[in-house]
Amino acid sequence: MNIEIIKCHGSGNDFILIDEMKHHYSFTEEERKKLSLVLPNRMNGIGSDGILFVLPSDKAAARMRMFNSDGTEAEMCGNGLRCVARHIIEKTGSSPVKIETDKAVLQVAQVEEIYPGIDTFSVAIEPVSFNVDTLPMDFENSTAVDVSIPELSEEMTFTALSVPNPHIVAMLDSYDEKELYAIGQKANNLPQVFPNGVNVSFVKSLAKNKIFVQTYERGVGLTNACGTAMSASSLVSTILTSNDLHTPIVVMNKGGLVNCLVEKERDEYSIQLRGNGTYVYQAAIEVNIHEGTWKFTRDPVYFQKEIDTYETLKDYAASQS
Ligand SMILES: N[C@@H](CCC[C@H](N)C(=O)O)C(=O)O
Repeated sequence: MNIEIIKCHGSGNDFILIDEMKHHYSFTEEERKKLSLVLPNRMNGIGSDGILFVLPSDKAAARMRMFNSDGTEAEMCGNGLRCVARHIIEKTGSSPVKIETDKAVLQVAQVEEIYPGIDTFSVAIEPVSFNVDTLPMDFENSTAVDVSIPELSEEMTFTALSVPNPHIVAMLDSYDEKELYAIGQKANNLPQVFPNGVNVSFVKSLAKNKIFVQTYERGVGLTNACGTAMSASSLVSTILTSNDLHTPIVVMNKGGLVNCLVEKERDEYSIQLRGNGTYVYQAAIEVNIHEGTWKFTRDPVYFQKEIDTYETLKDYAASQS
């Protein structure tokens, strides 16, 4: 099977985007899972954190389905949605537009640059809930805000929320990446507490309305950045620290930076995630899904100018974190 791909990233969280609106590949569910195991593999695949399948929708301009590199499908992907937003905005020439995701139809738009020269996309992160049943998480109360989860850590406290994929967030003064990895693995091997797994984030306050977030992603492991996790962490930081609602929070990460605007109306939270949707290259590949093999049939054509511009943002982010 010959497939057209776009390699892209949001804050260094990288994806293979496959446009099924333009090309009618008619993948079966088994094939989507298999492709997500083969192509993202960093040893002998193309290498990415997952695949973004862009499909037609009868409710919106397009539909996004996101598969992690372990072949599981996620309810939502914030960094991926920015890449899909760019793709659909360029394709339709319209902004804002709506994109259907697993749990909601979400507004996306091209907005003011977060950094000079970086085309910036804003995506709605909704619905948001602190009810533990929405993760799901087995816990004694209906919410788990700044609580101890002894199976994960004796010292840290965590806040659980869905946006709408499941997250737990720990606010810390400092941490060791190995600890995040170990706790992330534990949390994703604890079906009695997190039957569907969970994304685990460690957050450091850098200044007022400025945080650093790193995430162990369910279905992937440690990534450069996770958009839904940075959104969830920004919200948690408005509850547990003095960060502001209705004001952009700058979120630094290993792959760059984004802004998150946390809004609250009555008792409902919503978040806008703003950041890059950078294309790395476009190519065509031949995949034998059943044998798990692939090769380029058209060599990658790199988007060198935007790759280089993104490096300037990344250097700036590294100097600030
Ligand atoms: N990296 C993504 C989230 C991808 C899904 C996540 N690993 C999950 O399984 O929930 C993002 O940018 O939000």
